[in-house]
Amino acid sequence: MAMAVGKQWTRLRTLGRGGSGAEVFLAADDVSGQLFAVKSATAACASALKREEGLMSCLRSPRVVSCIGGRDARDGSYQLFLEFAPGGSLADRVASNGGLDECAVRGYAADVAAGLAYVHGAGMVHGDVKGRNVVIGADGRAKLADFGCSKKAAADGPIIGGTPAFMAPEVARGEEQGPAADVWALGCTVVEMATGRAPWTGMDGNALAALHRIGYTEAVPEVPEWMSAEAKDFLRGCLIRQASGRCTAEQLLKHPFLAAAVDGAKPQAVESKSKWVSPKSTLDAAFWGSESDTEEAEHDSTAERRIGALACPASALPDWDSDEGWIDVLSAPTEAADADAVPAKE
Ligand SMILES: Nc1ncnc2c1ncn2[C@@H]1O[C@H](COP(=O)(O)OP(=O)(O)OP(=O)(O)O)[C@@H](O)[C@H]1O
Repeated sequence: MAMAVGKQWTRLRTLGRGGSGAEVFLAADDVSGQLFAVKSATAACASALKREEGLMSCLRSPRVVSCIGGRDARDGSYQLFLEFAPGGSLADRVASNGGLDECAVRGYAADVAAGLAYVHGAGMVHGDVKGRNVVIGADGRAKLADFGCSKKAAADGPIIGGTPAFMAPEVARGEEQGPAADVWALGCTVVEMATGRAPWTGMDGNALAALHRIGYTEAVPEVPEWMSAEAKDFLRGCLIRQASGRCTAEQLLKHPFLAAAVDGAKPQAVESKSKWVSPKSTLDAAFWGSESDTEEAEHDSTAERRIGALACPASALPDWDSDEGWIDVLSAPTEAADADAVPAKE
């Protein structure tokens, strides 16, 4: 998608609000009428958004939301301009259906795996894969969004982030967060799509206990009984507790569960396409409504300490039953990304 955002544009409506405090809204360029999404953060959080822009601007893939640019706004906030995904988040899609059938799960999982294979091939880790951070494009296919927890895979220094219910064991222990952690989170996202809920929902809101379980026991997220043997085998490849034994995203693309979708048989994507209008201009945008016209397991103490540091204050514990309240944890920012984009394989 080659577009540039001009000086004058109009805010149309709110698309989402993230746990990081950023607001995402739909906007239209006043001259070209092109629609785009704006992720806006207050001056205090601007550096995190600029870092996200630096990392995203290296990426060019149909399976990753494109970054169009960014700028300081007059009110001191920072605004990141993104390709608009009219289908909203995968989490919303899952919530509105109370879970998806296996055919739909397969199609979206193939898109997310392709996005991850691309991102990992570009030397990066997404760091916060979950339904809320996957958006649906105009063609009904999924794209990775929200690179706020991303990092260069080879970056020095500890950077552990993400959403507790989707954390891999090594991340829950605060040890490392490489591409394999994204693959675990992909498995968790498949469980989320199939069940309509984040994994580990049986833990009754006790995030510390759940993080302990993820990090220090042999437990893996529960897989719905009704899923096919192929799907269960796919999930086994994602949810291997030992990071080094887990399948890579590239390997998963060849797994029979995804292979049919990768080869082009994507019934859900076709069906999805007919479910919404994909506005391309300000005129079409009337469809979306306008809200503003202005611009702009070992119970040892090390485990407890690590988990405590990851899980934040007890007062900030997430609502275990809903993805809504999950806290995002991000530590130690790394250096800005290279300016050169990594070519997409697709
Ligand atoms: N490009 C986009 N097109 C359409 N909707 C989007 C787009 N980007 C984000 N959204 C919507 O805004 C929501 C929040 O966006 P995003 O995840 O980037 O913010 P965040 O503050 O980093 O969130 P969190 O920290 O909770 O993961 C998404 O869940 C999605 O519903």
